[in-house]
Amino acid sequence: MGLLDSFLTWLRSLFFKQEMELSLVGLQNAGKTSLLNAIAVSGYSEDMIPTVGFNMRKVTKGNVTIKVWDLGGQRRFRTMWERYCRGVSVIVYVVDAADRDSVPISRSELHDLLMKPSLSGIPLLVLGNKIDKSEALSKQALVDQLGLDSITDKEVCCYMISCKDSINIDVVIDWLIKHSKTAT
Ligand SMILES: Nc1nc2c(ncn2[C@@H]2O[C@H](COP(=O)(O)OP(=O)(O)OP(=O)(O)O)[C@@H](O)[C@H]2O)c(=O)[nH]1
Ligand SMILES: [Mg+2]
Repeated sequence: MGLLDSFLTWLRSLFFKQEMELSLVGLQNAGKTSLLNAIAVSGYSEDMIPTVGFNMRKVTKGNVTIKVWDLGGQRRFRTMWERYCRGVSVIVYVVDAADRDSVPISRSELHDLLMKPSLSGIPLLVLGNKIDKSEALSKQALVDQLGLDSITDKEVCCYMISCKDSINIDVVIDWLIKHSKTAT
């Protein structure tokens, strides 16, 4: 891209809407739909219905429109994950950091997904959710147990969040906005 092109892209980004598409993946009960609610309406509910298949929702933050694919985490839906992750700007992988027994399964599902050639190079945001619970793992423990250091073919970032207490949701939104692209 020439200097003029870069300059025009930058100028466009100042005035025009940005857009992005992302997929929320992770095991059942991790808090994916809760995260979507926290981002979209700053809402939280204990009474969640497990996602059957997937939901799609568009969320606007500032001048960025985010199309979110919220995927079901139960085993029977996991084979769909790859299809809905292809071509997205970022993949958001949600983990219940307080459910220590589920972390090894979460790790193997994450690495199975990332092995797919169609997803190489897509930035990954890993979120350790439910840090309002005392039994939640620390960030370092989660990074280690998920084997995130072994992922070297893409940008990887990890934050610890609570959808319930709205901890670090703003940091997640900032990260997402930084990874949006200008609509053409
Ligand atoms: N304590 C606590 N509970 C949470 C938090 N986030 C979500 N939950 C609860 O976890 C349960 C599952 O949340 P969901 O958002 O439905 O999880 P999901 O990942 O969408 O699950 P599937 O759709 O089945 O894949 C619900 O009872 C939520 O209220 C959190 O930050 N803290
Ligand atoms: Mg759900």
